[in-house]
Amino acid sequence: MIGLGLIGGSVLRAAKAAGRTVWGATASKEDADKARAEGFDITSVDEALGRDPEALVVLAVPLPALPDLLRKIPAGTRLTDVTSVKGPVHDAVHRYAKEVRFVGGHPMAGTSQSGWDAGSATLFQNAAWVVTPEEADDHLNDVMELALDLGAHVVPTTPEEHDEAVARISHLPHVMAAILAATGADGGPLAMALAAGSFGDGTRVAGSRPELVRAMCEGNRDALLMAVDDALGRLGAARGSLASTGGLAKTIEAGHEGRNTLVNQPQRTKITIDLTKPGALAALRNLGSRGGRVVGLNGSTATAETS
Ligand SMILES: O=C(O)C(=O)C[C@]1(C(=O)O)C=C[C@@H](O)C=C1
Repeated sequence: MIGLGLIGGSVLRAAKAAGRTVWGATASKEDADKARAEGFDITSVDEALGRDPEALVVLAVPLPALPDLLRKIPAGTRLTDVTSVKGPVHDAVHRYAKEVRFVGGHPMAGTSQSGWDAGSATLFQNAAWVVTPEEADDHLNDVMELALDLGAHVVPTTPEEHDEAVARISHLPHVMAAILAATGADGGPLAMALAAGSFGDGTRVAGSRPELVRAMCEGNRDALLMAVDDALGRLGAARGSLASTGGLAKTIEAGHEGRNTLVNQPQRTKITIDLTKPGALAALRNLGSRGGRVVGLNGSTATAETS
């Protein structure tokens, strides 16, 4: 495990709790000391990377730190990551660490806290864990098994589809939360004294560490621009109808429908996917694109739920 912040620290704790042999490294001396004090085996980055050529290496560092780290990864290493954007990570791996075996990963879990202290062994329970495989092979199976062991279900897709989806459901919400929090705070002390559930829920993630949110959103610039344009169109339409007719029916009803789509997810049907078959990669990506997920792995047979 390289990087012991909220996500890295949670992967390390959860993997240990699942009975795996784990060790970690971090550039933060403070996080390293805390992890050691809790009994974890923490080494330098070079030692962690060199200890076992067969180990699955998980990178949990912010996007801007990846190029320098990738240059150090030995050829043949079995690698995954937990970064919240996938296209730029795949590009960086192809550029700086051509000889590694890589499956991109992204657990859809977090809190507005950061650092080792914020991590938890249960963070990934029932979470979606995206994988962006380029082949269906034993390395993909190992990465999926890690996610399943940690309590998550696996959503396979492509880097492009992942980045477009998370721009809408993660990165845009962070931008909106920032705008909402700043707009509310500009209302002055009375507005802050009256702020209740809607303001609190809508601005929760604005409490996250700004540099981490910036790295996440700016790392997905192109897809986020499209999502921002979509939201601006809706905000413009809401403003227009409020100004001209005083009504907000379309905006509110579309929002209500969107929320219902999240809450009332369709019934899922169980299927199996033989991961040794030639079309396995396409079958997995197709599953994820349609909102399905892998929920179990037995040898090279994946149990999946389609929606
Ligand atoms: O719950 C939160 O606090 C989060 O911000 C988690 C959240 C998100 O839902 O946007 C943020 C980034 C991660 O990459 C995945 C999930």
